[in-house]
Amino acid sequence: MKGIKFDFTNMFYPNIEKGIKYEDINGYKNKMEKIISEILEEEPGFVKLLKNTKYLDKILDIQEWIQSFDNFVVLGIGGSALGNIALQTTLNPLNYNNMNNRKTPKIFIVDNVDPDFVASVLDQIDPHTTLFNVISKSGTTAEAMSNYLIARGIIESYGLDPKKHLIFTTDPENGILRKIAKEEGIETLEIPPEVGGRFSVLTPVGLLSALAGGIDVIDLLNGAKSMLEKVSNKNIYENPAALNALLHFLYYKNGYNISVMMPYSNKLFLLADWYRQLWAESLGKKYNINGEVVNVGQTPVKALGATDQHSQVQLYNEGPDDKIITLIKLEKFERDIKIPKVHEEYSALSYLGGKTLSELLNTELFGTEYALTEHGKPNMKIIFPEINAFNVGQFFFVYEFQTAIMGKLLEIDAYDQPGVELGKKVTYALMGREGYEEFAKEVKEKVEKKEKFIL
Ligand SMILES: O=P(O)(O)OC[C@H]1O[C@H](O)[C@H](O)[C@@H](O)[C@@H]1O
Repeated sequence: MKGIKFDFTNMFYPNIEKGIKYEDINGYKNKMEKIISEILEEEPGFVKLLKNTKYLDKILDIQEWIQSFDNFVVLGIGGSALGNIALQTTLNPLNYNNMNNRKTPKIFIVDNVDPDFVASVLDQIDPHTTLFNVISKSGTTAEAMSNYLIARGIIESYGLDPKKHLIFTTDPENGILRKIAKEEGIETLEIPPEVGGRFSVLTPVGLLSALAGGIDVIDLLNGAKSMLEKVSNKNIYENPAALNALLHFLYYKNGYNISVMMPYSNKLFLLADWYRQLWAESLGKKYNINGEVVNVGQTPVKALGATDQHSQVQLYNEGPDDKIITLIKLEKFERDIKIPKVHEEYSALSYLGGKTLSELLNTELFGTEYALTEHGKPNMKIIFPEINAFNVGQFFFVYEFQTAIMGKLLEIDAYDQPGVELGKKVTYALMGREGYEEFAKEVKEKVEKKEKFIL
């Protein structure tokens, strides 16, 4: 069977002591059937986009142009960067780290306004041979916009034509980027308006830099489409998104407030970073759909195997019963390294000699899985037979769908993020944005009045 697999064995009783029972799941059969039907009927943007080839066609049209550059620099943050980073580190890691003899541009993703970080990227690129892809759904985000202004300033200071070194990815109608693009004729790709940032990896947001880096975007989308078929199954025991969402929900109700994602593969590690935004912003909500205060959410945490066995697993095994751990196993690594046999006097090391690193890593994964289960901690496993665009596309989509289901189970709106607004507003006010003068005053006064405690 092609694609990724889900192993839920250690989520269930009696395999783990405090495990969810099949009866618990059975009790939700009808409800889950209804939820799946509802989502398929509502067809949220991230589902709908798989049926529309226009976004893919558009980027394929400009493939030659974007690949003619030496450097491709994404300027975006949150949903306008995390999917891109996950794609590059997973499917194009050597290029992303600038280590290979490339035929495609080097990809940089600038998702912060840390001046040391931004400067270090700028140090590495020659503006003459660089294309900057400014990505912002809203076209207002301070980080993306300030980095855009910096890039633009550099382009202009070199006497280069902005049209030849900029491409925008933004809303089809709204936002300042769209306005600039219209006025100046800058090439611009559309983010479907009904697709929120954290669900947009399979739109031009993620696809363009993926294509620039030589990733098979068609296979990526094929993976997502095959997963759509799988998660459309109304039988919860055959639907990984539904079963996973329900298990997370039932554990959450029992006090399991944390969801750890722990890939045993450096290449797959930053999929967990993408997942963190998806799970956190979609499900962490103060109000439910009826306007009642509920303060729900499950904290997503990322960990790397085997590295974090030596940092986090003590807590996972013996700490509070508040975590569900999703291990990610890679069956076939692209490369492997054999551990040399040792001189017989070092008998304590002889068990390693002749084995491979992948064997060791996956045995460690098994060890963690076994230990977690013995300690009664719910854990599951996603298995990647290998890393390819199809499997990664499946991964993105199954989690998007699972998040939509979890949103329904929690009875919240999984597609908004009102909780991020206040911090943004303060930044606007204190950075002197027009219209925020009164608010700036209010903030300053409030802070001044505070009883200080600084050591
Ligand atoms: O794509 P943008 O509109 O620039 O948004 C980038 C990010 O900004 C916000 O803070 C939201 O919380 C994120 O969900 C979003 O992905």
